[in-house]
Amino acid sequence: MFKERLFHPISKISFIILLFIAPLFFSDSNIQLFIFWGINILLAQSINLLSGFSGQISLGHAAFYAIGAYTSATLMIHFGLSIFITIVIAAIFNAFVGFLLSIPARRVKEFYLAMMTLGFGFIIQEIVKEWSSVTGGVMGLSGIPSAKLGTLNFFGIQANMVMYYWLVLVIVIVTMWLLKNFVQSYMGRSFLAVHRSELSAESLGISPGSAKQLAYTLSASIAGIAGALYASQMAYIGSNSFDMMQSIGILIMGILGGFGTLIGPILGAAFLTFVPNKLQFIQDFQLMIYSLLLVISFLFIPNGFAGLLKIRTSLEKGNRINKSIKAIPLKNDGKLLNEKQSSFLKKSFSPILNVKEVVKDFGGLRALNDVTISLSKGQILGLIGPNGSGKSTLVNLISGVYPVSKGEIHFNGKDITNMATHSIARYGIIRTFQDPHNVPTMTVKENLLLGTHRLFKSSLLACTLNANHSLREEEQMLTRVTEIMELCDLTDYADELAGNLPYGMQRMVEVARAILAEPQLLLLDEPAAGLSEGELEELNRLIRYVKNQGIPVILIDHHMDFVTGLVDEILVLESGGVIYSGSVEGMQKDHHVIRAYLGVEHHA
Ligand SMILES: Nc1ncnc2c1ncn2[C@@H]1O[C@H](COP(=O)(O)OP(=O)(O)OP(=O)(O)O)[C@@H](O)[C@H]1O
Repeated sequence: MFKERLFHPISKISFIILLFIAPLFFSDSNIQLFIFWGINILLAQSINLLSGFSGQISLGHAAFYAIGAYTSATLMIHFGLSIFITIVIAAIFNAFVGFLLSIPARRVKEFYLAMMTLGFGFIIQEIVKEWSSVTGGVMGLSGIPSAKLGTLNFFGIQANMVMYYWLVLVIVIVTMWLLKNFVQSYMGRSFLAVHRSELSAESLGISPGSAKQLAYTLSASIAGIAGALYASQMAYIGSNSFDMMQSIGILIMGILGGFGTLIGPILGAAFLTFVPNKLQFIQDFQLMIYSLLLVISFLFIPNGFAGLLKIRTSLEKGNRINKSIKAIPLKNDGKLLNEKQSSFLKKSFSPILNVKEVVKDFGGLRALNDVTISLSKGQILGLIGPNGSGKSTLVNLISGVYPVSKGEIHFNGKDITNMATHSIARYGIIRTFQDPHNVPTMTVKENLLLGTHRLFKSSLLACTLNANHSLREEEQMLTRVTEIMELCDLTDYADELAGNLPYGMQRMVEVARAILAEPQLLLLDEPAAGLSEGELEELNRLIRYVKNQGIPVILIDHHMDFVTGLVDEILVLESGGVIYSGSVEGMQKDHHVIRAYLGVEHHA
């Protein structure tokens, strides 16, 4: 109740008005403190987008801060440019540097990424020290136009501290608004999906490399703006302002506040701005206290202040859409299948998938040997066989998770052999996994929206500015999500975190998510494993629904009654080779199959 009141639009507007009028009653030192809070919010949001949302560690984030500061300062000092222009240039230039860094960064992970970003931080610091003709070297750069000294102009008017505070406040509010729009769009959701499981994200058509590149670019740009504001606030910058300690401080603001939320970094920034200011001794033991803070927050508040206060950032625009564009009629009626999909289904029933003499070796082990299959539209192919016979390997080859050792795979007339998983998913081959691969920290509704990722067309600009057509697109997808939640009896769990659901329901969410991706071929890897009788019936209904839409399915399962009741044809593997291919009736009489598989316990 309290939280609802706190986040009510009227409370938010009142708070913003208060922030605008507050400096009129503050002393200069307090105004300065609030300016630093604003700058720190930008820094904390910058690392939050990169590490909290997209999961990319950054140990040298102060480097982006430095580049923004020096870019703006040199442009102001040497070219006399207005701060309004230098902020924009710093943001664009930093975005470019972030993009360049993302090229090697997209290839490395975890420890190596941490080392790379650390190295980047040190390189920039060295450049700042050595390139004295531009940066002033160890002496630093002074004489930066500043409101503090009365040397800063806003459109010809001498800016005072209050005016500078207002500038920072407006930038923070606009950045927060843009960030909120972004994280609640399909692009923002893709960041979190890549963070939690790259494989799962890829299977829905999300390119982890592109998501990381975008995260670096946007994050660097925000840090660049913070740097530009800092340079002008201080009137002087030196290499020590952007050292390792600063990078750690930025990281702490994000972690302590709560990564992956938008409110958390604001709280983290407040903590690191106001507390050291009140407790001067902190300055003397900064490194020790920062390290202690990191340990405490990892041990006792892993989700930061936001987690403590149970604050979560929604990753969809449901509320906003209901309010703002309800009256606008949809072009599409929101049905699960769109026109493109329907016309695809009307085409002739020639094979859509051709797997030709495929071989897969894992070192000395041949997991698949000369497997050939073809599948037509509207057909369900059952894939069965003993444990370790190669069923999942075949699905992994078709979906691009593993490269083939020999052979070819064609889909819809295109050679997709050894293509990247996300490219294959974009062609419409969507899969589920043996263990559900939902994003546990996203709600059911958000996970299902993730399924529609490959259908979104809105640009980055449209998403961040909440353009009308982008809101309409989101609404269209939400309508589909609502429809499938009803179909799968998930409506009551729409706002539950997927990770909190019972296992069977998590499976249903994953299958529903795959269907929402409007597959042209659906690969289901043991979807019935661990389901109760009731859930099995529901899954059966869902797969029949898919079949009725004409979508071809490859279904792996050990639950024989379930499989034989659904499939048109069946393929039996043993030790990587096909031992039977044909009708269910034929298989039940086939001695080889009886001996190799049906004779043994086959229920999951
Ligand atoms: N990444 C891998 N590296 C090495 N060997 C692998 C790998 N993936 C699968 N294998 C091996 O390939 C063979 C086929 O495995 P696969 O998982 O495809 O069997 P399966 O029929 O799906 O079994 P199950 O029914 O238990 O899921 C097994 O011997 C397995 O150990």
